[in-house]
Amino acid sequence: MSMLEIANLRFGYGREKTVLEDVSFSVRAGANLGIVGESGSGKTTLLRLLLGLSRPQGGTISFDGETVDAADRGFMRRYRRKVQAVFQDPYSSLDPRQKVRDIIGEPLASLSIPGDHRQMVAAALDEVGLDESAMERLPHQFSGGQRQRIAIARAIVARPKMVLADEAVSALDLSTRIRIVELFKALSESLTLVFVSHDLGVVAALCEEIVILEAGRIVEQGRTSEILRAPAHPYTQRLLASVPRMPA
Ligand SMILES: Nc1ncnc2c1ncn2[C@@H]1O[C@H](COP(=O)(O)OP(=O)(O)OP(=O)(O)O)[C@@H](O)[C@H]1O
Repeated sequence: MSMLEIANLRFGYGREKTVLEDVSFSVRAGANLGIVGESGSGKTTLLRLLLGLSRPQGGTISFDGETVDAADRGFMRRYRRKVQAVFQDPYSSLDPRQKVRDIIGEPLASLSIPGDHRQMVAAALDEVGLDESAMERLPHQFSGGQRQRIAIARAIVARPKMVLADEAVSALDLSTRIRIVELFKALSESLTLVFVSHDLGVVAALCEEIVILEAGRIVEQGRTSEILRAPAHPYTQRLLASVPRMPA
């Protein structure tokens, strides 16, 4: 069954500029779906719509059979509990004045989730490979990769059904990137992952299904293995040719 259904989505900034046109795809519960496209193809815009941060000008987004409606506060509250996000920049996405314990615990507090928050934060830290002692420290005391682990811990602490990641490894150096991709892979065993990136190599390593976005339109979608074996669209062929070496 599809967890997320996107049908005929249209969005533009102002009248002139259409950024997404007739975008349709679905994400099965438990799947990893990658959305790949070059800079400016509309990936971040699409993710903002999926998060309910902007409203589509046409088409629909539904999650577990309910329409995602940014104006419906009751729905958005329930939705935030089920869907969390990780963004690109591990430096600006964490409040520098807050201790890691409060950063990771924020969704628990703002969603009034019952239970022992400290224990839940400790469990999330453990899952992302950080020591419990990280709790009392500030973000600047961590490396870029560790900060992204903190951002991931914040995304999973409230046990969402789905995590949306926007270029979540793009700012990291190669070896750190590989380790964070491995972390996403391990976590995706127990949740649905939508992973947005310009990097087809990273997405191919992580996602069994891919949507290829060119200038706001889907040019190809399907199983990653099949698309890599026989890319049908010239844009996909170009993206594939630009991947230096595909991961095994
Ligand atoms: N707030 C905005 N106002 C006007 N145009 C915008 C705005 N945000 C994005 N755009 C335009 O919409 C198009 C899609 O941008 P978007 O950020 O969604 O693409 P992207 O694929 O995520 O690219 P990148 O990886 O470079 O962020 C671009 O042409 C961009 O210039």
